[in-house]
Amino acid sequence: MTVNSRPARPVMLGQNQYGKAENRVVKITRDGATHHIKDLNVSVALSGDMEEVHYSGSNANVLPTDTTKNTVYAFAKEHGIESAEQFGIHLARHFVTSQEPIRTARIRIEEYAWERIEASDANSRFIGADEVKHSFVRKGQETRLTQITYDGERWEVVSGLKDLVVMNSTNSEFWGYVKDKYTTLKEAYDRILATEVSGRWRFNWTDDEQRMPNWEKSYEQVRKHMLQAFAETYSLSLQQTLYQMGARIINNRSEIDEVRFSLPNKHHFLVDLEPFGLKNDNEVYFAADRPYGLIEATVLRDGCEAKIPVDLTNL
Ligand SMILES: O=c1[nH]c(=O)c2[nH]c(=O)[nH]c2[nH]1
Repeated sequence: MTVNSRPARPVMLGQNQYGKAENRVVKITRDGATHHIKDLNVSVALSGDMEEVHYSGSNANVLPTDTTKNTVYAFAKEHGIESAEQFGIHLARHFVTSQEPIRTARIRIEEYAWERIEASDANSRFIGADEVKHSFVRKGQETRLTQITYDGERWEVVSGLKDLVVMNSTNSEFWGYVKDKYTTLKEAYDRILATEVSGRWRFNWTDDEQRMPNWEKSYEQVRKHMLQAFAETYSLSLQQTLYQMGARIINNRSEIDEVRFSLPNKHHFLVDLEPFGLKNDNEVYFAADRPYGLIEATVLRDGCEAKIPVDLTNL
């Protein structure tokens, strides 16, 4: 087989990366009869000296994507999965430090949470616990996310979540907005505020020498502050609520410098019941799935630079 030479015409290779995407890895840790589950979807993207494989087909610098998949599974055994962030850091460090041509590793991880199934009263007496130690139900709420990027010197860890649906059934208004000849929206003084939170937060941990955050605790705390801000803000707009959610995180979590949210306004429209001779006293709503207002913003610690991409679907 002939190996193609670099094209004579000035056609240049641009950004490139490769690796195995969506490696589903489930790790069971057995602590006697009590089992623990980590359920991840890990995507590896490597970049570096990869011109030749594109120009001539020489694979001399290419660690196969199949090997990157195997590494994910082997690392689950060798290092365990303490947190998605910790696992991603191990992988990124390994690829960059073990392969000379690989300069940057980006590891993206989705984590699916499981919770223990409650034991029946009879079984609970028998096993001496309220929960079955090896039986789980998938938590139907959010998917936890992280992205680790390492270039051999500096780390960037951006974590977050998606698909977390929340609702306030009161304490939300929307009025005083611009009205032009196309405006039909009625001002609302007591409306439902609902959204499906997609959020990302960037840690200020950037190098090995600095103390690493406790990733599991950080996630739980960020989630708690974010939800409390959503619940406790008397909202005059979803924009105001978003800012409060971000500010609450920045003010309470010193390990985080930047937060970005993408919040679809899940509109709930009061149904006109008058044709049926009924009064709708803010009780019956039509939950519209589209179109939806889409409110997106970054909240930053003062003096910090925004680095999370504007479009969260790109992260
Ligand atoms: O919280 C809101 N922000 C808006 O910008 C907006 N626009 C709109 O029609 N409804 C809403 N609600």
